[in-house]
Amino acid sequence: MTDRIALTQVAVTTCHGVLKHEKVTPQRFFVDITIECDLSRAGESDQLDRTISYADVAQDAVRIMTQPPVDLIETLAEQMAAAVLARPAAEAVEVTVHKPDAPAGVDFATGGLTGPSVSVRREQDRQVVIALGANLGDRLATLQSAVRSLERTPGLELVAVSGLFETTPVGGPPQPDYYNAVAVGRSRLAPWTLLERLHAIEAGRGRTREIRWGARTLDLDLIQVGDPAADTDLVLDTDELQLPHPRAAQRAFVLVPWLGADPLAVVRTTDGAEKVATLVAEMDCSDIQVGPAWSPL
Ligand SMILES: Nc1ncnc2c1ncn2[C@@H]1O[C@H](COP(=O)(O)OP(=O)(O)OP(=O)(O)O)[C@@H](O)[C@H]1O
Ligand SMILES: Nc1nc2c(c(=O)[nH]1)N=C(CO)CN2
Repeated sequence: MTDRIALTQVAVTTCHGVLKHEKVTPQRFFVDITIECDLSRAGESDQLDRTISYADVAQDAVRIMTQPPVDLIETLAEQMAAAVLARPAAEAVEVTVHKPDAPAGVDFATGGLTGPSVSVRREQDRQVVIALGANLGDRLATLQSAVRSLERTPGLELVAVSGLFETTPVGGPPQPDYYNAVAVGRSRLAPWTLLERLHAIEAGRGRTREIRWGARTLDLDLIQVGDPAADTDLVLDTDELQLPHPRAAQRAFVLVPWLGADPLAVVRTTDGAEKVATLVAEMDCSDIQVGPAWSPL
């Protein structure tokens, strides 16, 4: 991603350092933060919630810089990088902490920002869970080519894909049975960017939307982004994207394949984080049959 938001030389006078006197004597620090994220949606819509507010990032930086003294500027840089990557839109971040007046037993040139600094670059790396479904056309061929398209998506790496399951349609008008599967991967992409990629793959397989829960050549749903077991999953509620997928935890056609792809999977429900294995053990799975063998990866 080449779009960037940059904050240059956020100035904070505070106490950090290995030496005893640095912990009680304030000195100057300067912080540079460069965030890689897709700015096209913000540029097109002029809406702040489509980007990352530089003011929020600057406030986070000052809060972290003014915490009780730590020894290392590396610690501060790492914490600021983590705070940026906790924001859904951030794909990667570079943080530099300058300590121009550091006591190093030497003189640094005057003028400009001289003296020691550390820089760290960290990339977003969230777990993503994608549900696949098809009940029109050549279901197996469509799902196979959809997995290939997911594999070729820059910024998304598939880790496991479940077996195929043949499932009875849930909701909607009478329609043919589905093949369902679930792919588990890792991604640096913002969730909205991922959803756009899924919609593009669906469109490429002739997906149309006329009737709610109607038959479809291909359905790709974003089930979860991040890990509820570590409380790092994204919880979003907008018209275009809700996370976790609001109906996933009640759907055997999602949970059974998901468990196949990741036996330790955890899903966020209204009652908190739950093991998918526990939910599957408690639900009626009689409409879910093992489908034909495939090796999608
Ligand atoms: N987590 C999500 N994954 C996929 N689409 C979502 C999600 N949250 C919201 N949406 C929105 O839902 C809209 C309808 O999606 P879609 O046509 O795939 O629904 P569906 O698969 O028929 O039903 P369901 O949402 O119950 O699975 C999409 O245009 C999309 O913007
Ligand atoms: N068996 C089955 N039923 C469904 C499915 C699906 O993928 N499989 N998808 C739906 C909307 O996403 C609605 N109902």
